[in-house]
Amino acid sequence: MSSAQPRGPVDSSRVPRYAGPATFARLPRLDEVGIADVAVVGVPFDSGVSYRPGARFGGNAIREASRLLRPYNPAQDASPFALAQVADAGDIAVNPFDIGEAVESVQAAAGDLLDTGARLMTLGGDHTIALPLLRAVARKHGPVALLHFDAHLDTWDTYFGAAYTHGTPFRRAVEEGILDTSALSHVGTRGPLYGRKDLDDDERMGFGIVTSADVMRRGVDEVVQQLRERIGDRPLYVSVDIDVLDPAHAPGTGTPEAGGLTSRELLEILRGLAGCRLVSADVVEVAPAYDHAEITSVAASHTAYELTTIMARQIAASR
Ligand SMILES: N=C(N)NCCCC(=O)O
Ligand SMILES: [Zn+2]
Ligand SMILES: [Zn+2]
Repeated sequence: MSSAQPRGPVDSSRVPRYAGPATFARLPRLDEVGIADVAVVGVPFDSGVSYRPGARFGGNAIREASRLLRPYNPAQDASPFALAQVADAGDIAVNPFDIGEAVESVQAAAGDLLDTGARLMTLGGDHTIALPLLRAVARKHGPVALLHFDAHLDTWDTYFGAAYTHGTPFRRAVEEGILDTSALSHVGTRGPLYGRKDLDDDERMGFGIVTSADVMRRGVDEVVQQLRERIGDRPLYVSVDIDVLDPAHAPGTGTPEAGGLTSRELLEILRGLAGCRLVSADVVEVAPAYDHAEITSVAASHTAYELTTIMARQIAASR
């Protein structure tokens, strides 16, 4: 844990927020503060996608869109960057031509950051990276509860015989024993599957599902209550595939599916997780080439902001 005073973002009343290179929320770089409570880290990797490529540019698009974030979060009544040292750790640069090597590199680099005592707020990249991130987190905390926001299950087995893809990270994670199978939830799933077996396999792995339609019918508060009961006080990892949002709210993604959550619903569900033991999180699958007016990267930046706020509040409360 950092002992230094949190540095916080550049003051946008003194330096226009559009000036200078973008770090997440205009926060300091990790090398400027030495050690952080929350390390925001990019993973420019999209060699695991099954459809449109381009999520390798997602992290930097989120950083650009995050210039407009302000230091006080009224929805959680907290100034996250004053409560904890949050810093931008830059990118984990991985091999785009060798998925296996990339997965190993992400695990190693994430492990190094976690070893400093930081929690990770990862900006993806495609969903393949959730596997090495979970491996690194489980090495520290043991099997973790998983809350997975996505249009897709991502518990498929292989694509073209490949085990490490953006459609398969959570099956691999269950196989490896790095998830607490009593607390696994998908939120926002929808759209066509390959067959009924996809759901049967998923259920057998231990996942509970709150579909996109469930969120609409049952409402955010009831969904939050159900999720919180399932999570309890377990260490929690939250993985947000931005395609959980409707393509109207997140057009800039690789495998869009109609009928998704609104950004308001997603942000409200996340806020409802305040107080959960959030040990690390990711936001993945932002593909800026398909975006318009930064709709997707703005939504992703706010998603990371809410998650970071939860972590910062918890760090401050445990001091
Ligand atoms: N993780 C994401 N975004 N998509 C998985 C889709 C896998 C498929 O093409 O069936
Ligand atoms: Zn998805
Ligand atoms: Zn996904």
